[in-house]
Amino acid sequence: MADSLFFRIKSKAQRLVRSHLAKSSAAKASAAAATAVPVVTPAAATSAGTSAGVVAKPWSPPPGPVGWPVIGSLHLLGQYEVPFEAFSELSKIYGDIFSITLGSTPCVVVNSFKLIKEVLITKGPHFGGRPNFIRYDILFGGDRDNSLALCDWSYLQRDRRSIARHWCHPRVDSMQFDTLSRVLTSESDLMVNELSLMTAAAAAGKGIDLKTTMMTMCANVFTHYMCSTRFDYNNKEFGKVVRLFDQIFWDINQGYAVDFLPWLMPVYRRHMQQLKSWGTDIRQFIVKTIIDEHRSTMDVNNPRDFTDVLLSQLGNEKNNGENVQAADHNDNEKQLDWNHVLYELEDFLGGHSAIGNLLMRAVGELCSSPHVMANIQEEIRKVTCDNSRPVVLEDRPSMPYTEATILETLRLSSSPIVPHVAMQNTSVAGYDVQEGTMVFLNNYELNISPDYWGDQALTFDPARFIIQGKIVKPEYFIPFSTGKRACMGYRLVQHVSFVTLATLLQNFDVSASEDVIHLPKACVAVPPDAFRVVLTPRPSAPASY
Ligand code: HEM
Repeated sequence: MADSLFFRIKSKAQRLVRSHLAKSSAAKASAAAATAVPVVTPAAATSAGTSAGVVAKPWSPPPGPVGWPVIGSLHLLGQYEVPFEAFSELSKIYGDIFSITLGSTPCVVVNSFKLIKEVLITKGPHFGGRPNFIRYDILFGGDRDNSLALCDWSYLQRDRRSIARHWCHPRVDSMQFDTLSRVLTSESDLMVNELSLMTAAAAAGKGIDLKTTMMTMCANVFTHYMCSTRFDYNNKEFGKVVRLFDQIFWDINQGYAVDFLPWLMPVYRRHMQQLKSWGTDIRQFIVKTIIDEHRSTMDVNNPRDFTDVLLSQLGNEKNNGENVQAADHNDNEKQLDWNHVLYELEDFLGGHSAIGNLLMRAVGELCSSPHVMANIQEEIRKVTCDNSRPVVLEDRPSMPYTEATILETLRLSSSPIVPHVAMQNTSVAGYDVQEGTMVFLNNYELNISPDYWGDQALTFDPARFIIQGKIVKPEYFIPFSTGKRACMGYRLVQHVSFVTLATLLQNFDVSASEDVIHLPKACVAVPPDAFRVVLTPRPSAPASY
């Protein structure tokens, strides 16, 4: 989901930073104090945790570059295509953990698997916060705590996660799994029909807009599975909402200087207004087409789907966050207010964007690795008795190569783990980390470093995940993170992407319609107006189901 963050200083913002630096020498002096890596005196350290009368251990933060006034070390990151490359380079100088100040925000970057585990697991409760970016508030109705992925940890968050568990992690013998399987079969069939029409209408060798169709398919899987509702491919309103979700997903995967330099906000005013209206339009659509209908027909004791389950948690309409906190010690008394229900549904429905984008990346990789596509198609042929039937969700365990292709796409796309924030004074690797410090977990290093993956680390090779015909994932491969804030949608990602990719390749060969397909580094998202793809129908594909 929802799941990453970068900051490239855009040129307009860069100019503003420069002029701000040039103009304001007074600001420089005061900002210098604000941007320096926190140096806490022994006296402050005493108040931060040691008992009176005991000689305080000197505060000892991780080493790191000294930031400039106002911008801190943002300029170091601007030199690379993605900031995680800068983090990997800086780790060669400062080690597996280092401090860096971005704007005036104290940050720590953790580079090795051992230390990433310390942050996410051993000290998970200390690092349950999220960055306080204004952009996040704007996206989520003025309060980022409305969002499951961008809120700080709380009992409410624990409850929201637990309510969704059965739907996000459907067990093989559960009603949810059966529903998902059925939905995937029917939605992938409809996608193939749609793509066949588009391909027939396209001039020979010309690419089609695969992304829009695949995003619509994924969105329908989610609304069908979670809300028992689906929308036609020619439904313009739905098409617009799918596009808005995708634009938000792309935006959330970008980073902006304003995240760390909030005084740049005037430059971004129009963009922020746009983000706000995108979110509002999506929520209005969800209320109008899904929630209103569910509320008028639901039976609280007999929920039909995830939407009913969420609505059945709705307490008194006047219920607010405080009630939820008060009820949190009794698991039977979870109660959500209207906003919690609406935003939780929006968050989960929005998960389709992450999957659609991941699938586009997989297709992009396959266009330049036709032998991988041929291997998948051979696996499909064997499992479906010479393509005499469509691929179904239940085939997943018998198709390790297809599964491995998705893992390899996840590895190379290397979606960054959303930064965590220390919610208390704590330590990592013996270094002190102050409450409020933002922590970047460099899983880009874990995903592409030859130290972990050997000389061919940058080659797209699904076979690296297969040993003796079985999927084997190294423990340092954590595309969905780990610990109490790990991704809630990872099983849905595995299930939905498996059936969609296999169905696509059972029915079509994919190839590029342009010379070079550019897949952004360290980011699952591809731009909303993505590369076009040539689909060639396969003669051996099964008839429509
Ligand atoms: C390509 C697909 C996806 C990738 C690579 C991905 C990855 C991630 C990562 C790295 C995190 C941050 C974990 C952390 O901070 O430690 C995350 C959080 C989250 N993801 Fe995903 N995700 C994907 C798809 C989904 C989908 C489909 C859903 C929902 C259906 C989803 C729901 C969430 C939620 C709710 C969180 C926040 C959990 C929390 O903070 O408590 N994700 N995801």
